[in-house]
Amino acid sequence: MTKMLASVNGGDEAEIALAGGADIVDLKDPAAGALGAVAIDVIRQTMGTVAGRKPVSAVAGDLPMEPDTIRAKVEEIAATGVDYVKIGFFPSADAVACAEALASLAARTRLIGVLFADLQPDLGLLAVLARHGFHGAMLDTAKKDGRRLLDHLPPDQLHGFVDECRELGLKVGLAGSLEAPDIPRLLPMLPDFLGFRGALCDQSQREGAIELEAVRQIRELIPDERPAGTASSVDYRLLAARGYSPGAVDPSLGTDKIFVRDFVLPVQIGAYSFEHGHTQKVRFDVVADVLRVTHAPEDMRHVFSYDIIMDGIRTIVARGHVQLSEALAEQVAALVLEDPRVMQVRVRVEKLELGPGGVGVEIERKRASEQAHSARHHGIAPADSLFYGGGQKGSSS
Ligand SMILES: O=C[C@H](O)COP(=O)(O)O
Repeated sequence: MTKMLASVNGGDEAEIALAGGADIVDLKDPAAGALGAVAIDVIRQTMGTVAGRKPVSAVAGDLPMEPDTIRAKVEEIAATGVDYVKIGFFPSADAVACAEALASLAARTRLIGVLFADLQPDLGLLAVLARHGFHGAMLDTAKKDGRRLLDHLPPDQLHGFVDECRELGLKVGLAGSLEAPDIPRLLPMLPDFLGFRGALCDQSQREGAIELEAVRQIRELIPDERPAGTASSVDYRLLAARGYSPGAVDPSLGTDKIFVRDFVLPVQIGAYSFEHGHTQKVRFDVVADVLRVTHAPEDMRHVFSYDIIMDGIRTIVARGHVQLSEALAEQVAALVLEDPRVMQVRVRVEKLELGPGGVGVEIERKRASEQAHSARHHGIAPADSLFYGGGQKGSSS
């Protein structure tokens, strides 16, 4: 289950984070940079306040990449007894040496290496962190200028980061000015935690105070447990990630059409030899008939995010050359129909550089009737994902 990490500046904010449902209390001074460290006595005081109710992490600060400097700071923080120490790895020729210098500490304190999506992170460092016993790694953003994690790296690269951490046995977190609409886009990648500060503050001003209602709203978008008595075969992470609220769906609510129109991407596609080795502009039009879950949609829990459709198309396209427009359309349709609330989908794939106008294919695919009945009346359906999380990953033809 993906956990919610809330960055706080001390004990008072830690109480707000706990009251709002945060899973990890992360000590950080937002006024001192992306990984601003709080004072040691603030760590100790906050540990006393939290009193073991939830794990506490603390960041080491925006330190120069000097092995001795970093080791001394991490040792000082580790001595407070925090559960995790987060260390920023800024681009540097000495990054590997810094990881090596922390190896002996990693044996007794859970270390999280933080890479920065907006600083061209060297993902080769992940294997080094794993080799030296780090507990986990995360992607954050160094510049808190309002641009979000997904503004710096596309979904398929974030998915690749999560997958690589998993393969290396590292716990993995994602952060970086994340906002509510980012959550259903990131949850399907199955990170171990998502980190927040700005979204927990009034007007998303990360240097302001965190607010209980803002913490609660983020919490409600990250399922922290399966509803009691529900079938364990349903992965509510994925359902919730797509705005699906477990429990019976009122079939009288009917469906809405969620669409992505004129979505043009450079795509490696085509059966002719002249179409290989380069991309061509392809336009995607998708219309999904989605079961409504409420008369009054209020937040991301109640909607099927069109971002999911665009992220999925980007992920499919990023996997490499596709021979046929028909195959590409089928993959997109299968991805959209993964969501149990989608009853049918129409997908149009159009090459824009081959003909006088466009050439391509339009398909319409429906959910199997028994599944459709179940989703309409019982709101539960297998959520094996071809593209995210469980199940076999989809493959482009
Ligand atoms: O680790 C979590 C970070 O503190 C997130 O902070 P942010 O949401 O302001 O980027």
